[in-house]
Amino acid sequence: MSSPNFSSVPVLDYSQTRSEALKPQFIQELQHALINVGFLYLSNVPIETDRLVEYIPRLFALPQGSKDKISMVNSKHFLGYSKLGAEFTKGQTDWREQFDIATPHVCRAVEGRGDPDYWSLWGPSQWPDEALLPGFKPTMEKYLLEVQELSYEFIGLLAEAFGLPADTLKQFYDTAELMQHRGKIVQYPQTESESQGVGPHYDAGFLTFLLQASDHKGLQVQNLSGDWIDVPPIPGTFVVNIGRALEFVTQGLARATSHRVLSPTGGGGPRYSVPFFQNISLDVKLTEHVLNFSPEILKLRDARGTVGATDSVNFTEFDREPSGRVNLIGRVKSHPDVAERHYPALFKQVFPNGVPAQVSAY
Ligand SMILES: O=C(O)CCC(=O)C(=O)O
Ligand SMILES: [Fe+2]
Repeated sequence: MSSPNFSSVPVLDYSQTRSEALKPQFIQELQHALINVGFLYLSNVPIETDRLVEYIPRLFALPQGSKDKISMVNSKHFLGYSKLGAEFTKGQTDWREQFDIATPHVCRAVEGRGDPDYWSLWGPSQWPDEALLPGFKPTMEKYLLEVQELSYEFIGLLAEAFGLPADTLKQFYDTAELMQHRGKIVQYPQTESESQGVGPHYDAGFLTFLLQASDHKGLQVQNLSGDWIDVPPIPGTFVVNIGRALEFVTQGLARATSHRVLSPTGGGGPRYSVPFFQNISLDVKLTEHVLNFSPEILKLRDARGTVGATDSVNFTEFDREPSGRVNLIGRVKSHPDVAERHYPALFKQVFPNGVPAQVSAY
């Protein structure tokens, strides 16, 4: 194999997984991409995206009042609309506007029953008025459920790429009705000069499936020597990357890769994207699940070497708390206004001296 450093993100053909003859090649390429890059494009995924993409400019063009009506601050589940400039990464404003919309879910926590606070992290989404955007809700829900299916399928392929039975990672999820996965629809407005759409960060969970929904460069990943590499949109593909939790349980085999988005400049209008973040069970403690990898596989990780310093902010470790609690603390930090209203005790614990001037999205 060539040098493990990379100068572009590999493209894998998902249709190969449907052919006995071609699947081994896919698994081989997947193993390389997971260990050495931590990002890949997936082509030929049978999910229709055009209908959703057509809605996106219309969603952001809704009157400000109808967007504010479904503001995230209304939601204990951190779901809803965040206006431009509401988030910070590495002390700088992220110049993006977004809707957090998750797969359908009924909140598990019951008031007064002493349920863990982090059970309230998941619950129903907030939707714009149907009359203003007819058909948007069923289109987005269908999309999220299809990507959810893909994400479960993909986690089986990932296990196979590391020499484990395909169902090994099932232990990190609850039954289907207890699970919720989170999507976002994001707009990065055009700026005069190059600026931060979202600053350098790692994703937190297991897998991220990103639809680049307009024809703009801007997404970049950091390679092993710290250089920023473009991940331009390739029509008909998803971008897949690894979160910190999956990196942790795979003992560093699957790389969580530092990434960022630069705001679009020039005359091409805003950049749009739709990330899907695959969650794991709220109650799972990662340190209680030690996977057994063969020495041959671990050697591939060691050949890559440790990744040098990246520009990304550090992410909370998973060694003490259930995953839901780690996640909730992350959300409290990135959306303190939501936390102050819905989790006042935890808010005080995280911000004993009040909210700092600049909070961090990651
Ligand atoms: O918009 C994108 O292309 C990436 C966004 C991202 O990395 C994130 O929201 O975690
Ligand atoms: Fe990200």
